[in-house]
Amino acid sequence: MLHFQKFEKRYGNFPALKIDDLSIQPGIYWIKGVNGSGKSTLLKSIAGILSFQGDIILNDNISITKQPVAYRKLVNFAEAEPLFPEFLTGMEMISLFADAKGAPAGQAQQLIESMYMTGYVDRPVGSYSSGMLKKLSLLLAFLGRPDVILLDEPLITIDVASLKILYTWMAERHTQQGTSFLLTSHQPLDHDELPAATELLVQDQTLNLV
Ligand SMILES: Nc1ncnc2c1ncn2[C@@H]1O[C@H](COP(=O)(O)OP(=O)(O)OP(=O)(O)O)[C@@H](O)[C@H]1O
Repeated sequence: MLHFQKFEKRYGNFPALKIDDLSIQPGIYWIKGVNGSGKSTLLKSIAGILSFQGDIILNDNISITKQPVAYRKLVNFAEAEPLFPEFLTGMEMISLFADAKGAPAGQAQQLIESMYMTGYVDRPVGSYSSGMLKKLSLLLAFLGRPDVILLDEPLITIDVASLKILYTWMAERHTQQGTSFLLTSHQPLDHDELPAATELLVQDQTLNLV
């Protein structure tokens, strides 16, 4: 699914993360690591938000450096602490992302209703609570037909009922479309709700299969 080739991310002189040669097969992955170990750096790099040395190849032939448009269409990302332009409504954000990701007709509406967001989706994002913002960012990550969905700390901020819905979305996408997930969490995952997740550990400035 993802192949890291001589990957290296530095912040100035600080070597944050180095992955020489590693392949990750399709699946659901729980990325663990202490604060500051590099989990967000890893997800932002895979999402194409951060620049880095080396390359990341999706599905054996789509390079993030050589085919960035095709790559980004297939890799979606929800940030740990999302920030959106405050003057846009949730619906305007959803329409933008649905367009960019080639979402099938009706998909956005189905997700809005499923996450019980109908009541506020037409309000400006600046008026949202942190949980409402988080749900919007999670919904955006499910638009289109990505091969990989990256979720940075998806369990924080959202209430128990919404978390259950998120687990259902993940299980459905994984079983019906073979979508892979990489998610970070300091909290344990609920294995009753989620298909088995393989653990990955970010430690000593690199990524290890546990
Ligand atoms: N923009 C930046 N400039 C400089 N250093 C950074 C920057 N972003 C992250 N770092 C450093 O890179 C390292 C990894 O940070 P990162 O945010 O990826 O860790 P994390 O594992 O996600 O942490 P947490 O569990 O606390 O969210 C840390 O040492 C951090 O200080």
